[in-house]
Amino acid sequence: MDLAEKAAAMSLESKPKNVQTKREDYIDWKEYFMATAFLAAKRSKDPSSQVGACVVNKDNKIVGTGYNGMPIGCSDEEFPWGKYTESPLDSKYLYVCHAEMNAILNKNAADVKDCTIYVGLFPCNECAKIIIQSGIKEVVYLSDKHAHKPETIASKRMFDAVGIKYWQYKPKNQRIVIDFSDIDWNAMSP
Ligand SMILES: Nc1ccn([C@H]2C[C@H](O)[C@@H](COP(=O)(O)O)O2)c(=O)n1
Ligand SMILES: [Zn+2]
Repeated sequence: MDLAEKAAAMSLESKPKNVQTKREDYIDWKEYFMATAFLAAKRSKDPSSQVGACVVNKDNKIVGTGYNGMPIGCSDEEFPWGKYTESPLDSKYLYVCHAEMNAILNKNAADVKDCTIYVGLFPCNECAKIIIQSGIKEVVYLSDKHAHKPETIASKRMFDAVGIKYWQYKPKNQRIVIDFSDIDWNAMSP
């Protein structure tokens, strides 16, 4: 063993044993915020589309979440959830509050200026107006399945006019599993 090899061996010996390194399969911020939007969507009573939204400030703090649902006080049992009805008064569309609107109104901060909104579906024109008026500066969406509809085209026209950045989130993982037994398997037993 030459001098350099001896020095290297000694430095290895002096290192503490059993040092753990950080886990590498944690979710990143964007995954966390989009997943939070999707978790909020699980609260929706809409039988056909469950949409969630999550508003995040510049410090990566969540300042509001929301999902599509009936206005407070308008019973989920009494108001309609249908889509194709003879009278528009009998379908959900005239009543339901969109996820984006709820996330913004549910804010737990003074305002949502310069925030980013994560949302499952590209915002409609009505939500686009609320997003603009609230001072949100960025929209991250997962699906743009209504891209051809006038509502979506109008939203993009408004976002472009005011310089709101919007981009599609491409998930790294199709699924993020929440397993309550992760922290303690025993806590699951009766
Ligand atoms: N960006 C969006 C788009 C739609 N929603 C809500 C509004 C309705 O509850 C539902 C759409 O119903 P569908 O026509 O797919 O049966 O999603 C929203 O909250 N945010
Ligand atoms: Zn909307």
